[in-house]
Amino acid sequence: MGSIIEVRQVNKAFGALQVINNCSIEVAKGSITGLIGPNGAGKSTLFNLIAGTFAPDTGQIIFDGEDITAIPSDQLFHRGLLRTFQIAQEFSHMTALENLMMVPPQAGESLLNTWLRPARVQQEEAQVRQKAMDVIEFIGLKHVRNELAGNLSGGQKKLLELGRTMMVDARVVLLDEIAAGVNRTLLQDLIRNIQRLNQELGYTFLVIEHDMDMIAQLCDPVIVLAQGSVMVQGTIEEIQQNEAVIEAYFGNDAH
Ligand SMILES: Nc1ncnc2c1ncn2[C@@H]1O[C@H](COP(=O)(O)OP(=O)(O)OP(=O)(O)O)[C@@H](O)[C@H]1O
Repeated sequence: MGSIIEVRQVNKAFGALQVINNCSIEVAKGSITGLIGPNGAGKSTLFNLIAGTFAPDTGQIIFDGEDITAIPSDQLFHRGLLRTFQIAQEFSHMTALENLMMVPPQAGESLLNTWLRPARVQQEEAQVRQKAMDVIEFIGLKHVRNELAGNLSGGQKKLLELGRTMMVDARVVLLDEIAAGVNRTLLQDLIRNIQRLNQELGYTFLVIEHDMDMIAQLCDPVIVLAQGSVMVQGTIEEIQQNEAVIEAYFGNDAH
């Protein structure tokens, strides 16, 4: 299986703090790869570098064979490389279905187009609505489609965030601690949906997660980041038995 994401010898410092330290990782196409590590290891920073929120100081980031180093996140989004975002304040006053419909359309939309061809726009809007309906059904939120997003439970909001990635036909999705604050039942729905997106639609996932149950259920391989570089990579069983990981990750708690 080839790599869809390659991080090659990337460095990133914030002032004097070297947060990402000559880091290289590969994410195999079609995998659900876990990214774990102690607090402050640089996991979120690495996500921000891959997703184009920050540019690395040195090194390269490759997406499906193309150099995407420092390409801004909105452009990557339209190429199908995206991260989930929490439902923002302003979107919490819209319904679940409207939230899906608000995802920026794929390339080709322009104001001039909208003005010149209203019939076409109407048709496109109908298509977007239909797609949003399909997505909301897929993620199991059809029964709350007309609820305001702000009134959904924590887990339902996460499902909706995942649903938004389907509106743009994502290829790689970065999930940053999606299990946080989600109850156990909805967590299983979330895990099942991630697996379905992976198996049925071919999504690749890179998952930052502190919830080890979720990592164990979902991810293979798992990459352990410590002090901004890869400490070890392997199956969850290999990681859990690795002495250096136990020391770095769990510290004295493991003994
Ligand atoms: N924009 C920034 N400016 C300055 N320092 C930053 C910035 N973003 C992150 N850092 C610092 O970089 C280090 C790594 O942070 P990062 O959030 O990437 O770690 P993490 O592994 O995701 O941690 P956690 O598991 O606690 O979320 C921390 O010391 C953090 O304070």
